[in-house]
Amino acid sequence: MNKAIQFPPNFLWGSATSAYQIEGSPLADGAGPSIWQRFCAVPGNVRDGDSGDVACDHYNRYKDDVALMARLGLKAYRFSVSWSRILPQGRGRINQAGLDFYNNLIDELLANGIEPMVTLYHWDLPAALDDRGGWLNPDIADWFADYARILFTAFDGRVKYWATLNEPWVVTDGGYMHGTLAPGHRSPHEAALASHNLMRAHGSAVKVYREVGKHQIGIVVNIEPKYPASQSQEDLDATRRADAYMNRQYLDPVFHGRYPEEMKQMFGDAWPEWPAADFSLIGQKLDFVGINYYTRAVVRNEPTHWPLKVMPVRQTQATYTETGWEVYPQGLTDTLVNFKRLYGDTPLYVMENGSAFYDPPNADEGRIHDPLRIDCMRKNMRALSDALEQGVDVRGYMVWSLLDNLEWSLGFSKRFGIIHVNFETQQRTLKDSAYLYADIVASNGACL
Ligand SMILES: OC[C@@H]1[C@@H](O)[C@H](O)[C@@H](O)c2nc(CNc3ccccc3)cn21
Repeated sequence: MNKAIQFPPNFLWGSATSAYQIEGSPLADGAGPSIWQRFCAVPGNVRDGDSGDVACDHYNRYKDDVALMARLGLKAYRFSVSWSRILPQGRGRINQAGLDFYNNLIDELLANGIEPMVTLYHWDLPAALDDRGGWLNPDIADWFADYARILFTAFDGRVKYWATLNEPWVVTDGGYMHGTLAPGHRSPHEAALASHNLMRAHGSAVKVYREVGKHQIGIVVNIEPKYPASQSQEDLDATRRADAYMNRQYLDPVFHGRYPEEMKQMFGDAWPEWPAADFSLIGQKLDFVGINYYTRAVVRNEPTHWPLKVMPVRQTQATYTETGWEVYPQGLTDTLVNFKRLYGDTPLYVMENGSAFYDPPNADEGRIHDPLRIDCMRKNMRALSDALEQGVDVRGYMVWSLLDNLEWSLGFSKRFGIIHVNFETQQRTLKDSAYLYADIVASNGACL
């Protein structure tokens, strides 16, 4: 019999989404195009030719969606702001209608007792800035800081939690290293430059927040713990390289003022020497760190795979999700405990955790049974509780995702929502996992 689970009082239970994945109407009311608008328009980039043109139509249905959050009893809602709704050209003229949308969303959340948690950047760079080099242009740190200042000024009285970036690793690895995500570049040199400019932009926004903000600001990183396929020195070294590239590359400069030494070893002349002043900017104190956890990786040495020279090893006795990720709840505990060991006691929020499984509507019952997602949720909750018991200061959990939505280049083919969306009719239907999550929130985990 599992021991009872007890989460701290005031633990912040919520859900997470992002602008381009749910809003639709990307050009409404004066908004400018983003790089995802462009990326989706190129045949072959996104499965089935899907795009964020309509998505969950949240731009028009946000009041109904907030009502669903209230029905689930959520305490918080993590969403991102579309930069090009606020600044259609990425800088310069402010589009008041864009600010109005998010003002209204924030007011609706607060009217329902739900804490807004705002991500400044969740991958949808204004296309006009990409035309000026985007994350490859060092000026973007100032462009981002100017954008951030507009939002802080407009919303900080009501928004208590701000995150600068969502997952700089994915932006870099997908957008600049492998070209699988917008803007679709494939260059290790560009990847290194984009990654560093992302972190400079993060620091520039934190600097502005310290001038004008009254609440809390942090960064959200995806952590995928790496485990060696064997205890051979080659595999142990490969594990360190993989961990440096995906995980420590972003937290080391924030907390230790330097990049992992493995980065220069792996990338060679594609990894420049960065100015020392940049690390003062990047390393400013944060009020929290958001952790996105989905899966782990077991890795072995693979000399032919430059620059990491790493190969993941599929686990035979494991459950895999529709996105090919191993269900490994112990990895969540390990991730949170390792953060404390490596970086100290900065408060943490699990800002994304969830799973994509095939869970079609059950026509005769009007219910949507998602037993695999429920099993995954239960196991991850226990893993989270284990980390708390080991003294990790975790203060909240946002399930990914509130709604089935656009899974980037996988289109609508992968469903992470605890609420099903019929993309033809826009009908929302609570999955069984939504009912479980409502119970978890209401009982602060005691129902598990
Ligand atoms: O894939 C599910 C979500 C995605 O919809 C979110 O927008 C994004 O923040 C997100 N990050 C991860 C974890 N990181 C990751 C790892 C490899 C490829 C892509 C994302 C999963 N997810």
